[in-house]
Amino acid sequence: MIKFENVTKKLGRKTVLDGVSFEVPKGETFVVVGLSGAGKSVTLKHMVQLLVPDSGTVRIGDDVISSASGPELARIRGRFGVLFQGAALLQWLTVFENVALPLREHTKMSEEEIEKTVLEKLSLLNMQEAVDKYPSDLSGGMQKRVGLARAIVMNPEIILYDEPTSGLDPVTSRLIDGLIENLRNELGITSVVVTHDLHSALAIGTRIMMIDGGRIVENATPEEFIESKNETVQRFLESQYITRRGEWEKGMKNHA
Ligand SMILES: Nc1ncnc2c1ncn2[C@@H]1O[C@H](COP(=O)(O)OP(=O)(O)OP(=O)(O)O)[C@@H](O)[C@H]1O
Repeated sequence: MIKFENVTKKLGRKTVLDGVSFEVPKGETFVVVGLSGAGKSVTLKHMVQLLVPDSGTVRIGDDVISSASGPELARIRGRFGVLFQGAALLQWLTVFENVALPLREHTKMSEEEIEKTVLEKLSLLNMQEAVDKYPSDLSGGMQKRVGLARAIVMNPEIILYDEPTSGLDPVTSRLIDGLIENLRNELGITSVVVTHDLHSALAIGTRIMMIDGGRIVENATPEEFIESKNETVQRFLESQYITRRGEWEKGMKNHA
């Protein structure tokens, strides 16, 4: 579905991605982890051509997004929903209007169809009650849910999340994790999630990729990831108090 082939990107004097190759198969929840400045967001930005590689290719299915332009680029971007950090809701629009915005901008749907679609997405995220509220009346977690409703309103094949749980309390974070899982289970959506939160990564990821200094140091299933022999991975796990497989499994049972 998403394929990076030897992608290199320099920003300023720094080589931020250094020959990165990986694939995200359809229907997976692919989680990208790493320390601050590792290159996670830069990787995500290449998927929708907010950045163009200096060398290498980024493919989305049969489309090559890294060299696309004009209407072709718009069409490929239309395959995505994005929930980026700071992709804030418009404060002067209600929840309904925020979620309706992509439909008004990119489709010729009637008012009736827009209303039906927006309410359907909001109820999927359990936010139908907030339809007439303004973003400032909502908690951070509720705002993320509205952002997620907006990200899925055009029925994307792929959703990109940049730090979906940052700034949220642990309970709300797990709620967002559950929503990401539901989207995969119910709609078969492919997700790429950038996060610092390893608990979240282990809970929702079907694969976890760790980047360090613009290179991939691990790309594995959650089970393999916590058993990784890579020292950088082990240090990262230990920094979040995940040191043994047993502890993680115990944690998972508590969430179930
Ligand atoms: N537009 C830019 N111009 C110059 N340098 C940039 C630009 N965007 C990112 N960088 C640099 O590239 C590196 C990787 O940035 P990136 O945002 O991908 O990190 P990250 O892994 O997402 O980190 P964080 O967890 O802090 O968000 C950083 O050193 C950053 O300073």
